[in-house]
Amino acid sequence: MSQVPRKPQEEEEEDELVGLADYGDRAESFSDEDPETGADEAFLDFSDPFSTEVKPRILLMGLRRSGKSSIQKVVFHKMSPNETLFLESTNKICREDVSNSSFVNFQIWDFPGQIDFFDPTFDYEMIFRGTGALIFVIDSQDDYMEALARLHLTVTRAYKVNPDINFEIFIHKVDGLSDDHKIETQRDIHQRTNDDLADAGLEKIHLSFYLTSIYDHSIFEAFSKVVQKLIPQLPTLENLLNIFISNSGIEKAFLFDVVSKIYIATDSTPVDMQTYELCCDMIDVVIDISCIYGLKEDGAGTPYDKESTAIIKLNNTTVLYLKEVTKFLALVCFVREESFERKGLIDYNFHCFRKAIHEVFEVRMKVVRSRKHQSQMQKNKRATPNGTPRAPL
Ligand SMILES: Nc1nc2c(ncn2[C@@H]2O[C@H](COP(=O)(O)OP(=O)(O)OP(=O)(O)O)[C@@H](O)[C@H]2O)c(=O)[nH]1
Repeated sequence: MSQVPRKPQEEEEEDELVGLADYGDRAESFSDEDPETGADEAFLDFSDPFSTEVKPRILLMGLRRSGKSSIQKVVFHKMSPNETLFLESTNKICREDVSNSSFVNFQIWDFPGQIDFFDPTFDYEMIFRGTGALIFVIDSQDDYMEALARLHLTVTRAYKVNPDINFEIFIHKVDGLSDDHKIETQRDIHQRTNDDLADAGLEKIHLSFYLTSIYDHSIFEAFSKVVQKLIPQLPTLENLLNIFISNSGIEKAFLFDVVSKIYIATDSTPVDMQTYELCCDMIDVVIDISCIYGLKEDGAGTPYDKESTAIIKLNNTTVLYLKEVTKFLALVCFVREESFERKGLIDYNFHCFRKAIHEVFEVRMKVVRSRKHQSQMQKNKRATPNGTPRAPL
């Protein structure tokens, strides 16, 4: 079987991305920055028009104790849901850079529930301007009237500043509700929020609703959908997956970000929750086994690398097949046993698919680099020889 040749670009790519070596809780909190603006110019240059495109910002907002920090910890820090019971209330904006894969490359801002977001000293315009998605978390086990009022205020203000924000409403903690109650709650919240927007003449604002809980995979699924909307290459990735599965006799394929278990793309066949859960479990098994038996005696190496691959045969004539795509992405496929007999074909098609994904990534990196270069040139032009900015003409 032919191997994909290792291109010099791949080495560059590995230099630029954050390593997986620190597999557990490795995200940084930027809570020691200016709590009023959250600005950290060295980290994210708001005067650079391309910086937000490179790192779209996701805001996590909602009332106190609605579950914002828990969501962030469970999805991005592998915290077990029960441990979130001991989380302390957030009293500063916590900013986290999630750049664990080339495609999932964004920031999450966790807002403390008690901050008066509409305090005149609070520069919300600056914050909304660079935001890709605003996740508003509503505690479904509590009386949600106050949350809905706050949601309306937040959405209308944010929309005025930046009409391109995706508004994502997490109806959260639904593990405590019966199936009927879940549907009724979603219908009621949907109706009330849209009525409020219509009363304000803002019916054109689109809100997306998700039923979520940290106690099952619903929070990962919802986050996957939020993130996918922020990936400009999504249609290309979906196309590649469609071509790959139809030529290989595969039932379903997901492209996963291994660390967060967010799927960044899938083919166009419908996603069912059980399939997604099985894929997540498979990633956990592979990484756990690899951590225990795959690392060197001195702990050197990473639990996920170019050689990472796994085949799990289920008792329902289905095979789960996992393969490494990039340092941070894995392909997980569902294949019928009879189709898996043509594994050579699947592997050959996989090599072509993997190569195409690397090319997509390469194009993106070139665009990002040339834009950074351009904006740097513009800044240099504007600066006087001793480095101070020129006065406006
Ligand atoms: N049943 C249930 N409880 C949850 C869920 N998510 C979070 N919780 C609980 O909700 C409580 C509050 O969670 P936090 O994450 O601290 O809430 P927060 O919105 O960050 O709160 P502030 O920092 O005060 O703004 C914790 O006890 C969590 O264990 C969920 O999906 N289901």
